[in-house]
Amino acid sequence: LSPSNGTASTALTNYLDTQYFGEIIIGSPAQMFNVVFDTGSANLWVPSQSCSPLYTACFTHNRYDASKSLTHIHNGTGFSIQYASGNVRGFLSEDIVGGIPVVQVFAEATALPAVPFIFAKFDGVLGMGYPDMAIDGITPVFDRIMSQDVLKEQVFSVYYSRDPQRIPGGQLLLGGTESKYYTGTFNYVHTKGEGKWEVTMKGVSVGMETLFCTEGCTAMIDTGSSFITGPASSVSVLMRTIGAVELAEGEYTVNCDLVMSLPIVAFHLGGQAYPLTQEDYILRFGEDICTVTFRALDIPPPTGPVWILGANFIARYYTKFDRRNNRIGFAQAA
Ligand SMILES: CC(C)(C)OC(=O)N[C@@H]1CNC[C@H](C(=O)N(Cc2cccc(Cl)c2Cl)C2CC2)C1
Repeated sequence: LSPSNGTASTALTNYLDTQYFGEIIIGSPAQMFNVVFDTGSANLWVPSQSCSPLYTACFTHNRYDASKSLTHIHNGTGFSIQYASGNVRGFLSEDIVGGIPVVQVFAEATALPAVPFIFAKFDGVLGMGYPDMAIDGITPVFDRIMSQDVLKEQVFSVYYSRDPQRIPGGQLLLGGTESKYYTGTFNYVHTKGEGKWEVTMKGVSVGMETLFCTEGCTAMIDTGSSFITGPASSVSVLMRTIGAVELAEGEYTVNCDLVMSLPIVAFHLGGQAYPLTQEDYILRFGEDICTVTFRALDIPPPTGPVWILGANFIARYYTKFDRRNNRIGFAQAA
């Protein structure tokens, strides 16, 4: 994360097209962590050395050891982040983060729910959301970097590869866009102006018909989510339309032989349609398991109802998050 010509690039690892994460360092001497750069949240947290090893998810991940960092500053304020599946609890600390000498307030997690974090190949989360979303009113990492005036543009761009074998599995670029990761031009959509990476979506179409969100709805562009989620009422109809069957709670599969005949599903944002083909929304696990990467998820008000466009959308559309103009740009990913 050290800017050179006004931009700073971080290579990302692609784990099974469902987890994209990059390395950051915290403290002196450097302690390395793999983090998801998550536009759906705005805090930085990593597992703590003082997390009891009884928490399997702590035991199996890198842990920050304050006692080993010369630049550690004690804070101790409580911290808790409520995920859908459980909350991460801990306390705040301060230390140098990334190659940039930026002192950052972050959370050391001392309680990490096994579900979902035992499935995580990454250690923690670096929120790339707006300050309004930050728990405990902590200034997010990207805001601290912007206030240093080292970036050419007050934007960051995200490339997620669609092939787990491809190196790098993705890229986070602070300060600009990487021309080799997209083709054509950017189409922009303004954020809803509530301090979130959210836009107004104008419809969701299957084949030629706009079936959902016909009166307009909200879509969150979330680099930290693996899939695309929508209100259960809409997703269940969408699944029936494409002939998918519900396997587990909110999870759907299709017969792999039918994949080629599946319709295009398009998301209408800012007057532009963003189609996904079956290649973009089917994950093949082995020969005969084809899971659909749309999930039913009802998020209660005031946050919801909301569609979440996650990694498999971003893998198809190179995304530029523009804080200067409060807009999101999409281009065809290379
Ligand atoms: C309201 C607030 C708490 C800020 O909401 C959020 O933080 N909302 C976050 C929005 N982005 C996705 C985050 C999430 O679901 N995970 C878990 C996860 C995702 C994919 C794969 C795995 Cl293995 C895991 Cl563990 C964090 C890792 C990013 C929640």
